[in-house]
Amino acid sequence: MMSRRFPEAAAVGVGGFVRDDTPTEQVDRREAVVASLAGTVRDLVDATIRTTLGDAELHRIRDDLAAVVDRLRAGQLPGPAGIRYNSERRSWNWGNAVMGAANALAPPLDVVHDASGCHADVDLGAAYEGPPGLVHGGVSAMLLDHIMGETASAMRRTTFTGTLTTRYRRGTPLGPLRLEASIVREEGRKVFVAGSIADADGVTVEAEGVFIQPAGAPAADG
Ligand SMILES: CCCCCCCCCCCC(=O)SCCNC(=O)CCNC(=O)[C@H](O)C(C)(C)COP(=O)(O)OP(=O)(O)OC[C@H]1O[C@@H](n2cnc3c(N)ncnc32)[C@H](O)[C@@H]1OP(=O)(O)O
Repeated sequence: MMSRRFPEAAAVGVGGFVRDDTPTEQVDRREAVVASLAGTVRDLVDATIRTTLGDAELHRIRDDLAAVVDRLRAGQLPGPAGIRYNSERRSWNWGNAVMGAANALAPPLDVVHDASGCHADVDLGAAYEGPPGLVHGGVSAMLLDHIMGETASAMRRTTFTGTLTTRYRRGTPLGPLRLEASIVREEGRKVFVAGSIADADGVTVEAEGVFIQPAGAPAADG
């Protein structure tokens, strides 16, 4: 298993905000390829959870997959993907835990910025289960953290989660869900955000968060 700390990555600036002058059209093309791969890996995760095949067949499949991992390992970044951006203001963070195009652990979330904040539709399958048939509470908090953080940052300033409070009003069923977030007020470097998760019958989780522009970070970069 690869180390979870990446000193060699820090040494070459990988894993942070990385200026990368790959042309947008090439980034888009590559993004489609990694998203397609991640989609298949996501299917693999679901298929693994729900398989009823016998032990011997699972051992064979494990060996096949280990060979695939070896092929992917033939060309790797020295650390996490970080956030990359080019001179055309195209940014991409393909490893992000919630919306990373290359990350099969990400649901993924397609966040839409609208006049009042952000919203996203997501369809959570077996990999996100906590209580039987219901979304794991930590997954709900993670999704809210992301959409609320993106709302606070409005894609033009850096904000970090300071405090996130969640109220689980009832179980959130696996399946199609709607996430929403909006800015409630701002005080200096603090941005107060409200968020929610809803199914077809209404809100299941509501959240309040304080997102903070770190000291020294520009208030807005346009
Ligand atoms: C492609 C692009 C995608 C871009 C879109 C990406 C969206 C990603 C969304 C995911 C967001 C995350 O998960 S972020 C990852 C999780 N969060 C973190 O790791 C944050 C770790 N904590 C920190 O780095 C720091 O503690 C900060 C930045 C939160 C605060 O540090 P600081 O800047 O030194 O703050 P400080 O001067 O002490 O305080 C400033 C003001 O904030 C208040 N304050 C300080 N800490 C907190 C706190 N935890 N909760 C509430 N309030 C706080 C203080 O009382 C003060 O209020 P007053 O006296 O001024 O009234």
